[in-house]
Amino acid sequence: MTGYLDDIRVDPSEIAAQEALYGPLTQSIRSLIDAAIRTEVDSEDIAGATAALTQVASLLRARQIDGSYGAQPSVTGVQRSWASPVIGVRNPIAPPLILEHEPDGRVWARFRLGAGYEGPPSLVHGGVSALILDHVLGEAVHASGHWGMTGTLTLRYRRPTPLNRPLRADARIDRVEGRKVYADGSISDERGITVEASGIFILPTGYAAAR
Ligand SMILES: CCCCCCCCCCCCCC(=O)SCCNC(=O)CCNC(=O)[C@H](O)C(C)(C)COP(=O)(O)OP(=O)(O)OC[C@H]1O[C@@H](n2cnc3c(N)ncnc32)[C@H](O)[C@@H]1OP(=O)(O)O
Repeated sequence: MTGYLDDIRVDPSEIAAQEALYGPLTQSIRSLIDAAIRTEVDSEDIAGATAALTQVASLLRARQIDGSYGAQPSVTGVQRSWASPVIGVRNPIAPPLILEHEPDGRVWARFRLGAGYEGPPSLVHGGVSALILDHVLGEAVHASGHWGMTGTLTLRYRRPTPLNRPLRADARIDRVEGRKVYADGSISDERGITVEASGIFILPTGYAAAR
């Protein structure tokens, strides 16, 4: 939870400028991950690419923050979870999901998962589905005005989830009981639900509710 309580207030126009700067970098690395998995170039080119990438990493490491990114707030208080492995603007591991919020509290996203998310051949890794559902259910909890850590996440894998096909994630909260918020959700492909999830998100002892 590093950074959650940091008081780093950044102006929205500065945030847009940062997004325009870091977004393409992240997208390039995302494409690189896919290329690294699928390339069949010869060993000389692999050695050349390795050397070039070592150089790029040291260029980026010339100046960096200590520790992890956290959830840095803007002046409006909007949190930037840019390092999130699900939605992160600065995380190439993130597919990324672009989340839509409905007025009734439902949260959903359309996305597609490629070679970097493979479990069984040509299918999505079950842990990746869990990661996505944990996040999307957590967003529904947050959108409802609550905040909590995932206490329990239960998944039912109904059908294999395909790679390289259009997918959709959905979540909503079911009920609130004291510090516990119950949420449900799913991942679907064109034929219907592939994974169902239900979660209990708990405001930890000693923490104030989000709003
Ligand atoms: C800043 C925001 C940024 C914006 C981003 C928004 C979207 C983010 C989306 C990100 C999404 C990703 C999110 C992540 O990745 S969160 C990371 C993964 N989760 C964790 O690491 C959680 C680790 N565990 C804990 O911190 C504590 O154990 C928690 C906080 C869960 C409870 O510790 P606490 O000491 O507070 O609890 P208590 O003992 O007083 O019990 C309280 C009540 O809860 C019941 N209970 C207890 N444990 C469990 C359990 N495991 N399942 C079900 N129920 C449980 C218990 O019976 C009792 O019920 P009752 O007797 O009252 O009925």
